[in-house]
Amino acid sequence: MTLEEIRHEIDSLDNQLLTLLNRRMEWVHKVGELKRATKTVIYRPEREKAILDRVKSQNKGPLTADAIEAIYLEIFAAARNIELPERIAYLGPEGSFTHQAAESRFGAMSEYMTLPTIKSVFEAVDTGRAKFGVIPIENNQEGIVYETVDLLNETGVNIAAELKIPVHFALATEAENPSKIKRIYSKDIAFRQCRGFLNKYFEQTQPEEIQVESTSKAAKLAAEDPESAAICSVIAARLFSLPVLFDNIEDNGNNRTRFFILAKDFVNQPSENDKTTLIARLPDTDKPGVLAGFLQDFKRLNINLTKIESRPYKGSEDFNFWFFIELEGYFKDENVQKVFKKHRNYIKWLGSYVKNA
Ligand SMILES: C=C(O[C@@H]1C=C(C(=O)O)C=C[C@H]1O)C(=O)O
Repeated sequence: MTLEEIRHEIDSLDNQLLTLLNRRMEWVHKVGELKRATKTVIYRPEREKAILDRVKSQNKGPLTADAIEAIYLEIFAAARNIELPERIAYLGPEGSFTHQAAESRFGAMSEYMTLPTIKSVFEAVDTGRAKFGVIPIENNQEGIVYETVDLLNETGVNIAAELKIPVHFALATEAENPSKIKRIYSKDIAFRQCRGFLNKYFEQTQPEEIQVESTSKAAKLAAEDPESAAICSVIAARLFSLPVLFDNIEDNGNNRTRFFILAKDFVNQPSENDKTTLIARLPDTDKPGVLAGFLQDFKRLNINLTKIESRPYKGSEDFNFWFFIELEGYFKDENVQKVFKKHRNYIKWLGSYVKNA
């Protein structure tokens, strides 16, 4: 076959794809009308997850599962934007891992708002300036983000979905080799997580380590200073056209961060595989057995608790705590309802959402 002929085949397939995509959008539009009539939310993470799982299992290649996921996430984002344009706020700056997380879920089509603090993302969602907010909740090497937990307690927003993304760091620099690097910019946590690499490559030269607020800022600074380097994400390096000298320099290759997608008044439909997040403000936690008794109720009803974190009441004189709790199940499951009913005055439900691996 000639190049011309092959390209003709591709063009003809593109025409078919376009027709099919538009036909898909027409059906999506009908779903949108139904949702408007019943005043229900547009974004259905559990439905999108089910579609992804189904098409991946149907796939016979050569497209990889990751490629299919990337393509479908863009299709979903385009579909939702037809139903209703939506704005997504995320913890910036541009090129941050949260930005990466937001784009991985909402695609390149959506309108984004870059905000400087976790609190400002909560506020944007709470006041309706953004439909969704993306913020980190925990890192599997560093633990929970307390600021997020505290704001979930204080603010009236829900958790619509969770997602987890791998966190890889790169050493990006204009310098030709490590010996020319006199300064390294990064965030405290990134320095900590790349200590083994730094010891190995910079034992002799001992460059100065300069802490900045974000790894994107580090990339920006390193792009302006050829005797320096940044520890940052590949995305941030790309954003500032900074060459990557070494990739995946973190000591632990299993480094992952979990994010929440926040929304106002958001209730998911149940899926087969849900998690529920709540806050428990138990009374009299200074008395013996109060917390143990509460936890016992979950055990008795065969509910698997996956997380419990205690947080102090701000401004309180005593050492009393409230709890951030996660469990397996949907909030309307019979057993979960029993616990919710029994402790209704002490529990604040934050969301039930499809569990993501
Ligand atoms: C079309 C729907 O709405 C949205 C778009 C989806 C899609 O493009 O398939 C899936 C789930 C929702 O986020 C739906 O709920 O079915």
